[in-house]
Amino acid sequence: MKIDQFPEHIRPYLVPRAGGEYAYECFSCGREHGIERLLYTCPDCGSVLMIKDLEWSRLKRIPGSLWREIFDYRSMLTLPALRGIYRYHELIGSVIPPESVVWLGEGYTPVVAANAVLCDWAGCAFFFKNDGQNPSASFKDRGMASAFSYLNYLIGHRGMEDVLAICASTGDTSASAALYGSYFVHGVKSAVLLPHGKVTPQQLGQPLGSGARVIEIPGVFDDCMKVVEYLSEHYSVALMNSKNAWRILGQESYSYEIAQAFDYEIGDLAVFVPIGNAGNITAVLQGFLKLHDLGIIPALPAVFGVQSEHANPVYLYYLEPEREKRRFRPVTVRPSVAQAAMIGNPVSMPRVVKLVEEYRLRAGEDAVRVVEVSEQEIMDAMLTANRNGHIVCTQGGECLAGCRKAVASGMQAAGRRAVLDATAHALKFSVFQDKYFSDSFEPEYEVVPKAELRNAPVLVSPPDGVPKPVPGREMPPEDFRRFLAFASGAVAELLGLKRKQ
Ligand SMILES: Cc1ncc(COP(=O)(O)O)c(C=O)c1O
Repeated sequence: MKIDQFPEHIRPYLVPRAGGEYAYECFSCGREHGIERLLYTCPDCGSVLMIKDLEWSRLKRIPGSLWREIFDYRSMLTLPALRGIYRYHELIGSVIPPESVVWLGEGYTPVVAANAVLCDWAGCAFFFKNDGQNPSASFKDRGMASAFSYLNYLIGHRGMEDVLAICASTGDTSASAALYGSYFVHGVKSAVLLPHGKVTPQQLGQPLGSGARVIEIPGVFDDCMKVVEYLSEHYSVALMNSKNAWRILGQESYSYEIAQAFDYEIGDLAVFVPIGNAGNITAVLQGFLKLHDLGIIPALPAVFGVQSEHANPVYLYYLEPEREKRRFRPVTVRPSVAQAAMIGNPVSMPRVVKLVEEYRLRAGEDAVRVVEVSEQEIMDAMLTANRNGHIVCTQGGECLAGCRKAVASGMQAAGRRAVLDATAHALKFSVFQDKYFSDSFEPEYEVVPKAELRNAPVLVSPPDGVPKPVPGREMPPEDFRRFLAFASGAVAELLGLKRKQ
């Protein structure tokens, strides 16, 4: 649609303009720092940072109803910069001009209703929002789009020299960073650090395919994270983990899209998010808070974080009901099928603590909860979802298991609808399905496959005397006729097919 076809009152707002005043804000000491350089921690107190819009009050002068119209009408424009997360340009760093936006097709992932069987199983009506349908097959692309767009802006407008984008990863951050890094013709190269043997073969193949330098380190994600943190403090690199506050801004789009998908009436929803390094739940909470503050949504949805028993530091922290008595303690993780969230010392914990407090202040104590699920529950939930038309990964399974538990325990009212974050594509984690189907989980995983969820291919093998097709070799017609008679008979018998009359 052309601009002059839109209602007159909307036209001045349709195409975003670069501008605004932003600062890094420290959530611990409250100090602010300029954004003209990359900063990951507060120079004064060392805590993690967020990006603050210093002209927020200017956005608040626009009524919520007009914001809703702006976002809805923007979906009809064909500008590449507005097709993805930058539809919400003013909320995720309008200092980045549209021409600096790097868009690889991220965002606008489908919200898919669960069928009646699955809703029954979970105990409530729910939807999966399939972030596995992003370009590198996980939600990380949302944050990479904003962090790389910011780098692009620094290169194009602030004279930044060539930069090495670096990250630690449980598999999905590296896939995403490598993909976005590879899109740059010049100026950016990427390197990723992975815990050796702790990412799936599919995830390892992604940064290799994108041409990034892939470096494996012994230990788990938390060890890799320490190394990249050291590197980012002492060497000239751009850290692309969610410790980089620009990543958080882009990931807030998940909340904005949920609001828009439900016509901004989301006060009756519960949103379930898996927690690892806690960047995602930080962004989801911050996103809903911003929408609420601008009057775009009249009420806040409930947010549930979900963790595995094998990597549960955030769950343990909130187990203590009294705020003053809570003490954060990192945990030593154990092998988990939700391997992408297998993190014992989440970098974003200070952000989570602050945002949960604010969220609860606005929407009540029950508005944010953290639930814990077993490895068995995660696998059973993922496979049950996949059996009912969804392509969720183990972390998506973790959300479904968490939702079912929240309903069963009364934390989530059965009448309340839920949106579950299916954070990555199921195919990235097919090794866990293979282990389940072949009953080959190592004992530490504590997963016992259920017969009704297992599956295996059946080989139809012609007996001696019946010819077999050989790839690349033509079969004589009579041989093929005999093979066809045998194979179709065997398949019909296996499937219990009835002959047509
Ligand atoms: C597929 C997937 N789900 C969930 C998470 C957890 O997200 P976060 O680390 O932001 O808490 C990650 C990454 O860590 C992931 O890759």
